[in-house]
Amino acid sequence: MTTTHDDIVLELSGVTLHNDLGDEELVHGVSFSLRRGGVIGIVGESGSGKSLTCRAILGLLPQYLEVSGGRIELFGRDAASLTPKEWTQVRGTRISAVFQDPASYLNPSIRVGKQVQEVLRVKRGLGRREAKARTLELFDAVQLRDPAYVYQQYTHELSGGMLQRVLIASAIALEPDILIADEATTALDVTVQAEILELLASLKESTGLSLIVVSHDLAVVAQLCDEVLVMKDGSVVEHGVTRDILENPQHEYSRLLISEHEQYGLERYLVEPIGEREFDYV
Ligand SMILES: Nc1ncnc2c1ncn2[C@@H]1O[C@H](COP(=O)(O)OP(=O)(O)OP(=O)(O)O)[C@@H](O)[C@H]1O
Repeated sequence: MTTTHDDIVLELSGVTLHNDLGDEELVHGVSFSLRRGGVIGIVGESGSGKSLTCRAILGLLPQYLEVSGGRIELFGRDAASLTPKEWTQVRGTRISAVFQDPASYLNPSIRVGKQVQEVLRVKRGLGRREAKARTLELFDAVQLRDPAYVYQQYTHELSGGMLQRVLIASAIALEPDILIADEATTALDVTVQAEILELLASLKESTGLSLIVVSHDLAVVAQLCDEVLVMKDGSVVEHGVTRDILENPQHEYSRLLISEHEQYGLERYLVEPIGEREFDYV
C-alpha cells in the first residue's frame, strides 16, 4: 500500500524536549509518522521519554518543559502554531488519550454515564436525551455488558477493566482521529489487558482510528502495532516494522526486551495477527 501525505495524521521530526528548570534535554530527537488507521507502538523502560513524547503530541507539557527542537505536525499543521484555544478544540475532538489509572480521570461522585454524557453535551452540543442515547451506544461499542446498568454506576462500583472501558468510551465519544493509549493496560491483569487490547484493535478496524500504544511491555506493543519505536534514556534506539524488530532486533536494548519475554513466547505474535487469535496466554 502506498502512503500519500494526506494519509499522515501525525508527524514528528527530530523532536527534542527540554526541561528549563533543570536545564537538561530529556528527549533527544524523536521522529515518526502515523498514518490514518495506523498503529505505532512506543516501548521502553520507565523514564525513557515515552510519556513526555505523548504529552508533547497532546500539547500537555508542563510549562517548564518545552519542545526545544524539531517539529510536531498534527493533521498537516505545525503544532507549535496552535493557540491554547485551538489546542482545546483539537484535544478530544481530533486527538484523545487514555492513561494508566482510569479512576483518577473520573469523578467519584458523579455517575459514570453522566460524565460521558456531559462530554457530548458540552463539546457536541447534544441534548440530554440524545447524549444519553449516544453514551449507551458508546458503552456498547466498548463492550460494557448492560450499558444502561453501568451508566448509573459510580467509579467505586466498577472494576479496573470496566473503568478503562468507560474512559475509552469517553475518549472516542467525539470521534477523534488519533487515540493515544499510554500504559492503558498496565494496571490490569493479563486477561483483562488482552480484552482491552482486542477492543482497541476492533475500534481501529471499525472507526479507522490511528493509535499510539505506549507500554514498557513489548508483548503489548507487539500484539497491536504495525511499527515500533524502542526508546531508551530519551532516545529512539530502534524504529521499524514490529515483525522485523521482533525477528531481527538491531539494538542490544531491543534484544534485551525480547529476551525478557522469551518465557511468554513472544514469537506467537509473529504468526497470528490480532483479531485472528484467541487470547489464551494467561
Ligand atoms: N514533569 C517533569 N519534570 C521534569 N522531568 C520530568 C518530568 N516528567 C518526566 N521527566 C523526566 O523525563 C524523563 C522521561 O520521562 P517519561 O515520563 O517520559 O518516561 P516514560 O518512559 O514515560 O516512563 P514511565 O513508563 O515511568 O512513565 C525522565 O528522566 C523523567 O524523570
